Amino acid sequence: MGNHSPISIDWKQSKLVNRKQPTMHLNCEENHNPSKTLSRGLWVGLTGGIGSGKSTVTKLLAQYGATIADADLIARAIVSRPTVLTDIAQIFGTDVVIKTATGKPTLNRAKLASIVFNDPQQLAKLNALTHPRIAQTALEILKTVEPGKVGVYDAAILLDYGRPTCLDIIVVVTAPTEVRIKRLVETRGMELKDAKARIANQITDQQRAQHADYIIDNSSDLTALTASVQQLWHAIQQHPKLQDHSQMEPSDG
Ligand SMILES: CC(C)(COP(=O)(O)OP(=O)(O)OC[C@H]1O[C@@H](n2cnc3c(N)ncnc32)[C@H](O)[C@@H]1O)[C@@H](O)C(=O)NCCC(=O)NCCS
Ligand SMILES: Nc1ncnc2c1ncn2[C@@H]1O[C@H](COP(=O)(O)OP(=O)(O)OP(=O)(O)O)[C@@H](O)[C@H]1O
Repeated sequence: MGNHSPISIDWKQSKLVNRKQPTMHLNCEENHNPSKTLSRGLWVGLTGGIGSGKSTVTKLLAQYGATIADADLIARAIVSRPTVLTDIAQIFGTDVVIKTATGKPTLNRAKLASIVFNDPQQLAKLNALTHPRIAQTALEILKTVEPGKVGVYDAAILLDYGRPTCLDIIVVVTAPTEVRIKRLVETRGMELKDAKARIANQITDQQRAQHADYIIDNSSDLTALTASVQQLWHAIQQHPKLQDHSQMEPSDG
């Protein structure tokens, strides 16, 4: 795990901001009012490409007592809303919405994935529909975190359109592309071409690292990852917002 000083970005030069996209950003008014940011918990953004190990890290951080806002889970809830399903059917065709055995409309996720991850314009349309809603829900969850406690926003594409202003710390989980693909194919049963298509629609580890306060190298095994997360947790405790507060160690099991 490396500890990186914040890097100043020349936004005018950055390719990231030139990618006009709806925002996953948690842009907070209270950031302009320092007394308000002190009266909330410590907000950590956790990101990394698909298959890098974010969910695994998130589970470990939850054991230390962090509150988790998981963008994938939030997105699942959003696309199950009837109004959003109606919008999705209108944009991508009625065959992306199917009926369950009980007759309830539901998203054909594989069908929609095959459309959006093979056509950036279609992906942009899905992002426009989902991302502002994901950001809103994530913010609501983070706002429940008490002062002295840690909230983690886990999102694969957290940094793809620039660094969110709201977050106190950015953690990037990395692993070589071939390792990520192997894990996705072998442990998650993803097809090789689908894993590659998703990676092609995300920024690179190098681009993510530009915004990172901490980098977790997850190229080794789960024992090494667990040790890195322990180090990360202790490093996070040094943040000024937490210095006056004690944090619970993870419970056994
Ligand atoms: C397209 C959908 C239906 C595919 O569902 P599926 O069950 O196959 O994948 P799942 O949602 O579990 O996502 C798995 C991973 O795919 C990658 N991914 C998902 N959405 C995106 C996206 N818009 N851009 C780039 N990568 C993405 C992420 O690494 C994510 O962790 C679904 O991913 C979706 O609704 N995406 C839009 C909402 C979104 O942006 N979610 C990700 C927030 S980080
Ligand atoms: N160090 C590791 N060694 C072996 N397998 C691992 C390791 N880290 C994670 N995995 C496995 O690799 C797969 C991908 O990990 P994980 O689900 O945590 O990735 P992710 O970054 O959350 O992916 P996504 O972007 O899809 O949410 C999982 O099956 C996980 O159990």
